[in-house]
Amino acid sequence: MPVERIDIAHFRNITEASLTLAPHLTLVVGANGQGKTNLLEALYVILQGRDFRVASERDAIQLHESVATLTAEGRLGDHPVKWRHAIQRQPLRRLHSGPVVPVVLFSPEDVTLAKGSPEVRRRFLDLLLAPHDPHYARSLKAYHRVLLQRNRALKEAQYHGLIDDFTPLLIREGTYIWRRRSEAFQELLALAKPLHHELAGGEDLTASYHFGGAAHPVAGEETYRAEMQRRRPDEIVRQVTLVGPHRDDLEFFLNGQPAAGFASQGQLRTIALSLKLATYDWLAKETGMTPVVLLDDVLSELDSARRSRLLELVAQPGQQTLVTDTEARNFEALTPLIYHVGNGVITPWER
Ligand SMILES: Nc1ncnc2c1ncn2[C@@H]1O[C@H](COP(=O)(O)OP(=O)(O)OP(=O)(O)O)[C@@H](O)[C@H]1O
Repeated sequence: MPVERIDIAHFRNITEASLTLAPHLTLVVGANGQGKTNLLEALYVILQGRDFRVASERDAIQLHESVATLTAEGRLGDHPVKWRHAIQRQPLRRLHSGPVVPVVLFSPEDVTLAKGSPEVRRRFLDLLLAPHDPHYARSLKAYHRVLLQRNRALKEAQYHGLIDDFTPLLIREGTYIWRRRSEAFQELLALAKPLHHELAGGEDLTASYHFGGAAHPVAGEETYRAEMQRRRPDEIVRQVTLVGPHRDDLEFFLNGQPAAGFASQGQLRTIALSLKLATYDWLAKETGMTPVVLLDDVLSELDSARRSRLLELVAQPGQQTLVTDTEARNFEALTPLIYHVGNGVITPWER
């Protein structure tokens, strides 16, 4: 079991908390807006070394405070482990130590995966890949830095001479990002398809990966470069880089029909659930570790077939899971360890 204990100080609305986590299932109950997701986020940050929720890490520091700290202790295999994560407001700094442990998070926002903005889908893949592939994390950072510089050069005529100086580096990093994303996505899809078939009563889930801004299929560096050259005149007019992974997108189809256009909320939720379940298997294989599962308020949104699929996953031996819910009844029988969150204060729940 990875995490045995977590200590939180000035993270979001949690001023101070020290809690023991169960080896299997820990339940966190509380009304809306009390800090359940904040606790789950703290655990995510400890295990992944980064946040899934914030535009700026500063947002996670408690209002009027200058530093947020998270520490945790636990065990990976036979080895005791410690984590520490600190975020400082001014100047913004983040310090992290401790091993990266795979996490699968199920949250109500997952419904936006198949229909929301393309950024949501790119982020889904980035959050899957970056924590476990340092090369990917570095490429992503380098890519966005070069992209910013190239876009600046496109905006100001006096720097137009520099545009093509940035292109080779952009293509090099971009190729790695695209390769990893598209391979991982094909593997995920192969895992998600049968899950979706089962959960959705035989419906067929397919998907395509679109290379950002390309009119022709991109198969590697050569075709990527050719697409960039083709859009080059447009870039001068539009003053922005038009081709590359910063514009990648995924498109989902149910029985051949584009899901974004016609799928119901329930169908969109099933696509997301199948993908997230697939992520669990993919991460387990990729990292050789059992992912920690975080279920944020999702049970009430699922019907009984989908709910039991999720509970099956949670019931696996050695599976550490943290669940949030507005009431205890869904999980009460499954765990002796229940916390209550009220206005950021976490206390043992009185049965
Ligand atoms: N940096 C911060 N400092 C202080 N409070 C914050 C900070 N960020 C968020 N909050 C507060 O945290 C609360 C939201 O907590 P959280 O998202 O964990 O709710 P929740 O219990 O999961 O609710 P729901 O069931 O509605 O999802 C809000 O009251 C918000 O104002």
